[in-house]
Amino acid sequence: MNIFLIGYMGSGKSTIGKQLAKVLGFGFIDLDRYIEQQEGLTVETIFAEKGELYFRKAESKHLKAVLDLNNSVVALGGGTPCYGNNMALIKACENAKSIYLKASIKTLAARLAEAQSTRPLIAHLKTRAELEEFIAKHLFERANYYSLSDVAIAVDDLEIEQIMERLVLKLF
Ligand SMILES: Nc1ncnc2c1ncn2[C@@H]1O[C@H](COP(=O)(O)OP(=O)(O)OP(=O)(O)O)[C@@H](O)[C@H]1O
Ligand SMILES: O=C(O)C1=C[C@@H](O)[C@@H](O)[C@H](O)C1
Ligand SMILES: [Mg+2]
Repeated sequence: MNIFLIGYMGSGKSTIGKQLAKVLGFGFIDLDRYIEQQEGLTVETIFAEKGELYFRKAESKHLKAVLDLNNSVVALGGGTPCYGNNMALIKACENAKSIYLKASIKTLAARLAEAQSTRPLIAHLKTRAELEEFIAKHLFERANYYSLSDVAIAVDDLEIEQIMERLVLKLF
């Protein structure tokens, strides 16, 4: 079985993914880190030097490789489900579950404000109001893709442990 974690930047995919893999005894892959290994460049550098279109094409290509894994938890990138036929490929995987970690604009903005500089899509935003406006518009565009996931968990105000408990209940 494979588990794919879906959600906006800052929703907790990497954090929850690592813990879930440990609990299930599965391997853990972070698609952003996998892309960096395969491309030999950080996501930040790919955006800066090669552009977003190059990144999106690379993301689709490397997604295909991780879809073939077994007994893995995969934290996808925040935009992965929203480009090309990525979400259709994710949904077509046998023995796989996709999980949407659903967080509010306020929660996401509070978390992302701490680490804006390393996230290329939001690094240029100056104020909290600009960050919230950007996230709100982006979520409006992306929510329909995220919502195609098999399972959704509302993560606002939940500790990592509580999210894990809910996840395991929904999965098995
Ligand atoms: N349930 C939670 N409660 C409090 N803080 C959390 C929770 N989940 C994640 N965080 C914190 O929010 C930040 C973002 O989490 P994380 O990096 O796991 O998100 P992500 O979805 O992988 O983001 P990205 O798409 O940018 O890689 C981290 O600092 C993490 O510690
Ligand atoms: O939401 C997005 O489009 C992104 C999220 C990150 O995980 C990275 O994949 C990259 O910074 C783009
Ligand atoms: Mg992550």
